[in-house]
Amino acid sequence: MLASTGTAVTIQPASQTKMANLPKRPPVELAFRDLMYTVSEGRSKGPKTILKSVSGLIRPRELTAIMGPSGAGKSSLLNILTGYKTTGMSGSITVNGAERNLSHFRKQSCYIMQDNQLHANLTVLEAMRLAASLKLSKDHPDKPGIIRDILETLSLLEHENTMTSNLSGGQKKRLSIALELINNPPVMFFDEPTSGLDSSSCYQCIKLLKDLSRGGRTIVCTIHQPSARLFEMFDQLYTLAEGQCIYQGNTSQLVPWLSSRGLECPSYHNPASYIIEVSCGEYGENNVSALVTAIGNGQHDIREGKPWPEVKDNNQVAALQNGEKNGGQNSNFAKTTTNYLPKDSNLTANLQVVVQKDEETNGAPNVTASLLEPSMDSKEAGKRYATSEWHQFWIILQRALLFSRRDWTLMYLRLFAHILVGFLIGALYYDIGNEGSKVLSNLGFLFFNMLFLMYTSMTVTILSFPLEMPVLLKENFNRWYSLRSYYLAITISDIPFQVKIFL
Ligand SMILES: Nc1ncnc2c1ncn2[C@@H]1O[C@H](COP(=O)(O)OP(=O)(O)OP(=O)(O)O)[C@@H](O)[C@H]1O
Repeated sequence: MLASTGTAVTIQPASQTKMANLPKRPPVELAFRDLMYTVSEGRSKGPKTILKSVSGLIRPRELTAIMGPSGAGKSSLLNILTGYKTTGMSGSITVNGAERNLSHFRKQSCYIMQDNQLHANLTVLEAMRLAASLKLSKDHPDKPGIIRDILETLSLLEHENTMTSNLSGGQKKRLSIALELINNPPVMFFDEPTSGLDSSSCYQCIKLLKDLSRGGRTIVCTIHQPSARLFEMFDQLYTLAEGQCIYQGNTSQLVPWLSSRGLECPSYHNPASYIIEVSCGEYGENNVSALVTAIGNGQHDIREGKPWPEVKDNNQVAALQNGEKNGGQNSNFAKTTTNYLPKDSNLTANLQVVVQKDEETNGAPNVTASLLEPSMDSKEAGKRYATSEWHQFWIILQRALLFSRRDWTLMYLRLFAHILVGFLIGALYYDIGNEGSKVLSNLGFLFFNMLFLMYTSMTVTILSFPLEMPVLLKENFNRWYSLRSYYLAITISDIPFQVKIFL
């Protein structure tokens, strides 16, 4: 639950009895304003604008869905919000009112991609232990407690000894979430979390995300077209059409809001399907532009019908936060972040929608608390990773050696190739060593040997790297370890085999 002591707020586990061991984090409010995203399609076609000056606000303690028809720009928006894409974009992104510091933000957030990027050769428990070794500081007192809590909460405890490759789709998704939950990031992004799941697993997955949001986290996910049952589980809906925002507000207010714009959602029709149909122009070509104008391209939220607060620079935020620490009620900052000045006062009237503020979400969490706990401020906030690179290297090396032990296919192939080529070379260059007339053959022999050894030692990397690439990208992006540690560990993990071959 979101606990507030004075003005300081920390993220607590969703239930006091569950995940009580997780590190505590303050909540995060994410706002973006006038976001443009442009990609180049070659010299002949010129640039293509994918996101057209969209704005929005994503609050903590809410489960936010980014919806829209295919090609509307959902993944692009998510990639920009996570920091996965940084080139070709303009506009501002703020975290708790201050300009986003991408390095800090990436430590506070995690991005769970559509395909569950998991190592197949590990059991659930091993995967969790490895994640805990990399994502929590080396001297963390209760790693086993954290792992047990998370596995229990996500109903994975009974599968702790199952290989990840044998898990069902829903279990894989839960494991992906469990791995990222270890350091309790206050912001979690999901790209199509329900893709490939049956309706029951979809429900469980969204229910889990909702529970996580109730723990104070900011949960954002893209979703194609949820069923009506899933749709109403989301707190906040952000809808894109042709790279622009056509709706931002509570899911429960979507139908009345559309109705106020002359778009009547038929009875017994899924509102999620209806807004997609509207986005695709099925009820008139001009609806999209009318909705974009009405919602200010995301500058308004139909709950408040007001524009977002001004962006503050980091010094202002620090000064206000110091005020809070010094016993002040941090009233200025709190006021500026919650009392939005109405720019278009007619908007609320035009909506003709009764804005029903959810009791739960209305408990306006104080987002002015320091981005990291005081204990982490100086020491850990500056650090890129939770552990030292030497420690990361050691853990990845152990993991790579474990993979080699478990998957002998490549090793057997290499062994077989070495023996076969050894016989061939032996037959070809037999007894050439002591003959002065066969200098060229000796040279050829040495050259061929070198070539073969170099090529075979590279083969493992060439064959296995593309398979590992998606997992590496995810783990590196979510700040588990540095590329340097990974590369060094993978290179060194091959040395025992090379030594064996030489012997
Ligand atoms: N690097 C790129 N180069 C050219 N076009 C791109 C690039 N990235 C995205 N696009 C285009 O931008 C548009 C939005 O893409 P995006 O993947 O964000 O859509 P989406 O809403 O997530 O779609 P879907 O639901 O089908 O995944 C698409 O038309 C896509 O082709």
